[in-house]
Parts: sequence; structure tokens; C-alpha cells
Amino acid sequence: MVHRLSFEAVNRAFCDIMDVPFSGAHYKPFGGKVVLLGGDFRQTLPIVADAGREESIDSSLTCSFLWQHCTVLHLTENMRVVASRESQRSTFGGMPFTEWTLAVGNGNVPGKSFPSNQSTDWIEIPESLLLPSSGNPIHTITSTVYPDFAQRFHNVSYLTERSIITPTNANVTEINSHMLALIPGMPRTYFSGDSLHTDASDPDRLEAEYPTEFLNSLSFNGCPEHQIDLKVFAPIMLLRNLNPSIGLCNGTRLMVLYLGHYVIKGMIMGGTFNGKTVAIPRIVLSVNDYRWPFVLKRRQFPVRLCYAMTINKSQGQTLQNVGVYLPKPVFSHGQLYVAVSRVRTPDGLRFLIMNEDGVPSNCTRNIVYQEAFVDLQTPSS
Ligand SMILES: Nc1ncnc2c1ncn2[C@@H]1O[C@H](COP(=O)(O)OP(=O)(O)OP(=O)(O)O)[C@@H](O)[C@H]1O
Repeated sequence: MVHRLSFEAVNRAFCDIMDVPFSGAHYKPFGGKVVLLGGDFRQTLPIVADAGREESIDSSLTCSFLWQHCTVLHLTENMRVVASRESQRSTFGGMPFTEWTLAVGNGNVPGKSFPSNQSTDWIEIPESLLLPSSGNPIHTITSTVYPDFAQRFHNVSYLTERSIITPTNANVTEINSHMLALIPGMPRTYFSGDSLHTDASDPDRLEAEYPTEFLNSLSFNGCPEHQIDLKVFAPIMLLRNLNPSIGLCNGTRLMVLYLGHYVIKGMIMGGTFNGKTVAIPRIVLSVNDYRWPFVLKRRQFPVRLCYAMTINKSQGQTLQNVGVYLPKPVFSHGQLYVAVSRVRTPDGLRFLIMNEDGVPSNCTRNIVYQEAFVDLQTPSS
């Protein structure tokens, strides 16, 4: 979800554009233009660094002055899951799959209290969705989601329909490295060119304080790593909108076809541009993080391997086979709902959950800030 300040910035731009003398447009929301917004408040709220519950809620559109001008319309049918009869057959916590996913999103799955922390937002995942608990967890989850990988690693439809999702980038990296090593051949490595930019009066001091090696070690959400290892046939995800008119959007998945010095060629996996071959150049990405007194400029291919991806990054994807890997529970509103709602049928959804002692478990945390839904009722709904 977009931060409310972004909506407010667009609102101001519209007011400016539409402003002509005596029109009053300047005082109307979006300059008097009708704007259609789509979203699901059960999904994750805007990401605000180090934010607590209040800051997360405050960042959502419902806390903007614009919200009073919005009319809420509800979609009533789950088009993603409804196509499958499978989802109607079995029950999950006594409910059909579609209802169970909504109950997870609404925070209505009965909680399980633990004497140690008295937290009530822990829920049991139905037995039929759990993976067997023996052996190495990375091996268990990868071999379940990617069966017969050695024979099928270059099959584009096989890769298109599956992914492992997990809350943190550290686990994503671990799984991606594991999978890349299973493809024959040596990887091609791309290093970024990193530099810092600052308005400070003494940039030389900052450059001495933050040498290139330090800049190389920095990782940011939504920014490619300093070192990217790739092989032909590996699935990658684009991290920037390069050219939406040909399908190159933030979140587009591609299978690598060619690893050149100046471009990476790939085949788009899924969506309107499925099967289209495209070239991706290196670009300069700017990262402004409040922890550092400079803007990092990183010249790199804006891609990341995507055998596994974070739950947040998986928003918008529809997949046939999803492995939800939870070595630690989710940490923010809506993440568990996003995880359970990526599939068309419950057959394609499997969980591997570890408790704090690293022992497989059937309980996990479901974080739902009920305040996020308070303003969503309309008189007619
Ligand atoms: N009108 C429709 N008819 C048939 N299937 C549909 C329709 N709309 C959506 N779908 C199916 O539901 C899936 C999810 O649709 P879409 O990605 O547009 O929803 P969304 O609300 O953006 O999803 P997300 O939960 O990722 O935010 C699509 O992959 C598509 O298969």
C-alpha cells in the first residue's frame, strides 16, 4: 500500500494543474477529478522504518484528510480462488478455504494463547497445509516447491507457477543461493559501482568516513545487492519500473536467457507480457536511508533472484505452488494474509513453521491491526 503522504502529494499536484481562476478547483480533492483507488486493507500497510503500530496505521490512506472524500465500494467475489472446486471440498478450521483466508486477513481465526507471552495472535495452521517436519528445513521447503528441479530447472512454465515466500530478506537470500547452486555451471557475478552523494559542506570527510567497501556492504529493501550471482535459466525479479508499456515493472518476474556485460536478456514469466523477451540494462539507483548522512548511488542491474521472495514482495503475484517458510513468525500487519492468499487452490499452499527453539511447529503469529478496517464501512455496506 502506498503511504498516505504520496496520495496527498498527488492531490496537491492535481489541485495545481486544475486550478483556474474562480473554478474553486484548488479546494476540491484531486482538483475535482474523480480518482479510483484499489486496495485491500488486510494486506500489508505502508512500510515505515522502525514504525510501531500507531505509525503504521497513521501512514495509511484512512488517516489522511482525503479519506473523508472517499466512497468505499466492496468487491464481493474472490476471483483468484473461486475458479477451483478443490477449495470448496476441504475445510480449514471448519471453513472453506476462501473463508479461512478472509478470517486470517480479518484476524478472526480463533487465537491460541501461550502462557509464556500471553499473546493471543498466534493461530494454528491446518494440518493439511503443513509440511513434514523432519530433516533440513531448507531442503524440505525447496524440494516440495521445486520437485524434480534437476530435470526441470530450465522449464519456464514450471518456474512461472511457483515460489517460496518468507518474511525476511536474509532467508530469501539463503534459499536463492541454495537453489542457484543446483543449476549446473558457474554463475556470472555482477558487482555494482557505489558512490555517495551529499549536500554536506565537507564531502571529503564523509567519503573518508564511509569508504567504497562500506557502501558495497549496504543492503536496502527494493535495491539490488552490490554482488549479484546469476545463471542462465534462473528466475529473477525486476526491482524498478523500467518500461511498463513492455511489461518491465517493479515485481515483474523473468527467466534469464543471456548474461551479457551490458545487458541481461530475459523472458517475462506470467501476466500480460508472458513469454516476451526483453533486455535489462544497468541503471543508477538512489537510496536515501535515514540512518546514513548521504544518498547512496548504486549502478547495478535492478534485479534479484526469485526462487524465493519476501512476503511483502509477493503482493500482486498469483501462483500455483507456494511454500511459506516461517523460521521466524511474520512481523507486521497483513503478512500472513498475503502469504495465504497467493494461491488459486489450497493444494498449492504449504507451510514450514519453526518455533523459537528451531523445532517445527503448527502455530504461527498472525498480526492484524483491527484499526486498519475501522473506516471501511459505508452506510450501504
Ligand atoms: N474478472 C476476472 N475474471 C476471472 N479471473 C479473474 C478476474 N479478476 C481477477 N481474476 C483472477 O484473480 C487473480 C488475482 O487478480 P488480481 O491480481 O487482479 O487481484 P489483486 O486484488 O490485485 O490481487 P492481490 O491480492 O495480489 O492484491 C488473477 O490472477 C486472475 O486470475
